[in-house]
Amino acid sequence: MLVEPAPAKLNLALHVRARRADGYHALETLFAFARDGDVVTLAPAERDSFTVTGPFAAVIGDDADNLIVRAVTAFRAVFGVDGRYAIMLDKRLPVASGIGGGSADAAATLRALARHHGVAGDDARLDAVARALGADVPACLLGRAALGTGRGDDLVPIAGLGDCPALLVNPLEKVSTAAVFARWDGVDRGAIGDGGTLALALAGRNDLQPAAEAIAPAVRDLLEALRQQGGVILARMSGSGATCFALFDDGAARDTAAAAIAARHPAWWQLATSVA
Ligand SMILES: C[C@@](CO)(OP(=O)(O)O)[C@H](O)COP(=O)(O)OP(=O)(O)OC[C@H]1O[C@@H](n2ccc(N)nc2=O)[C@H](O)[C@@H]1O
Ligand SMILES: Nc1ncnc2c1ncn2[C@@H]1O[C@H](COP(=O)(O)OP(=O)(O)O)[C@@H](O)[C@H]1O
Repeated sequence: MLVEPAPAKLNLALHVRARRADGYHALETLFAFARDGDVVTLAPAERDSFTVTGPFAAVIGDDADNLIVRAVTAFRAVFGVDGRYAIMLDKRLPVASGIGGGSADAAATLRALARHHGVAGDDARLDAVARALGADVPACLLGRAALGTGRGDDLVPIAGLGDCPALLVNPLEKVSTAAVFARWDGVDRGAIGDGGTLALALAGRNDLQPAAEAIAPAVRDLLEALRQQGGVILARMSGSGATCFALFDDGAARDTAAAAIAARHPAWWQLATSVA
């Protein structure tokens, strides 16, 4: 049995540079990964099965559209294997929330299948499968801090944040990635540039925030609530939203912030974690 973590993805900065002819957008983004997230468990079996447990199981169901099932189908086709697998997903991350839960699950599935079938992690075919599943899947497959360009799937590893304490908060309003990109105002506000990861993040932006706020107005209150906390280094929305994150000086400041926000907004989802 293979147990594969599917950690939450964060966009420390997300600069949208241009609309492309293929319906996608040219991005520059700083990817980083939390210590926590979903968990995918895969075991060889007589026949395929897929079950979902965890707090957000009911939101996605276990149908064939799931990115995990699509990852298995694509892996079999590309690598010419005929295995059958019992797959379990512990769905802990909110769905359609800008922290790449589906992408992380697909990437974790590909990692587990690669391990099981002796495929090297840097096999170019694995990256090709990941790209075909979604723009964020290659970053989740790499699973470490990286600069993403193109659709976000051309990756260069960068220094990580070394377990920086972080709090992720989501108002539990689902936000469609395509809908947010469609509302982007078309203004190129400039590149990410060169420098250390944290300095670049601090100088950076999330260009999708105004579009996400138009769809999920709670994002504004949420960012405000995070920025008011003590010991905050950076507070920003991730991806197309609506999850926002804050990075903290230390774990105690993060835990104090988590308690304060939970008391004021008990309906919001939270994850107290750290960013690698
Ligand atoms: C915005 C980001 C930032 O990391 O994250 P999320 O908010 O999804 O977590 C990603 O670019 C999302 O990647 P992902 O969720 O894999 O996107 P896909 O399934 O490939 O595409 C969904 C839709 O998003 C839009 N899209 C996505 C990526 C991109 N570079 N340009 C786009 O315009 C397109 O409308 C596309 O049809
Ligand atoms: N394993 C999965 N987990 C979450 N969402 C999934 C999964 N498989 C397919 N989806 C679909 O992918 C969409 C995007 O979900 P998700 O990856 O959580 O969000 P985001 O792209 O905003 O980070 C959802 O609307 C959902 O229907």
